[in-house]
Amino acid sequence: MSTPAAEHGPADGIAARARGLTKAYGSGETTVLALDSVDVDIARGRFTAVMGPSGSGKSTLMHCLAGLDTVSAGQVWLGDTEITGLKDRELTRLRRDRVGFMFQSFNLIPTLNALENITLPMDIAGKKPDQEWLDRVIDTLGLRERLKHRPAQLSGGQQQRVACARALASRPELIFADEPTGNLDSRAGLEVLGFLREAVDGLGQTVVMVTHDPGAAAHSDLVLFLADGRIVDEMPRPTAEAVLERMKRFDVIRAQSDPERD
Ligand SMILES: Nc1ncnc2c1ncn2[C@@H]1O[C@H](COP(=O)(O)OP(=O)(O)OP(=O)(O)O)[C@@H](O)[C@H]1O
Repeated sequence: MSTPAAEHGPADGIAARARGLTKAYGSGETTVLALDSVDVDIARGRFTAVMGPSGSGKSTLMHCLAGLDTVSAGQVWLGDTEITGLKDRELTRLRRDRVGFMFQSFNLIPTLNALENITLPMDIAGKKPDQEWLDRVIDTLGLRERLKHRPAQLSGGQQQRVACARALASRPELIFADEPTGNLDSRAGLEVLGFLREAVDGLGQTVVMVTHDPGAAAHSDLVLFLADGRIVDEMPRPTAEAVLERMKRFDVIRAQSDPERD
């Protein structure tokens, strides 16, 4: 006999799952359907990239999967916890304990040094870091010599590495990265992508990354393509060239549906 969790919840190896995930903004005539009944499984221990034209719903999908935003309809699970329907307080705790975030702006606290920034979320939660894990993260990211530096004393790439370490420090079940290379030059961007890759391959973490950059997506195991709030395609073992070709097809469809557009 199958349990309700087995029927509806995620199977082993699934870090997050959505079924019929729908998100509408606004109401009446001004309603925007940002996500239109999305079904998705995020594989545990893999690096998943989310791509699609501007406005296709990438950030909304990430926010709904991470419990940062409410859904209009459908269900979302993190591991085997259904997060849709959780109260704000429970969601906050779940995010704090089980999810790591990396944003385009690093969101580091200028008055704290690198180590203090890395452990801040755990300090706030009153949790002691697992020192062995923290050491591994710091060494993997090459931050050992920079721990006493404040953000202003670090390069953009180093700051993003600190943000990456902060996301990894509590060994979250899932890391969400929203354009983590968006503000970096290509060399620093490549470095951060290498570290995210290493977080998956070397440390067994699960990463979901929203990006506009086919080169960045090529570091992932699987690219999900969104268009008009739906997952319309996916590409395992992507290359930058193949992703670029796929993205061009969106531009062609757009140009055909809106010939006036530049
Ligand atoms: N808070 C909001 N209020 C109203 N509409 C919103 C809001 N957030 C997003 N939208 C709309 O929802 C749709 C999806 O937005 P979303 O930010 O998820 O797209 P995206 O693919 O991440 O875009 P981009 O690549 O430009 O960042 C867009 O049409 C957007 O205008």
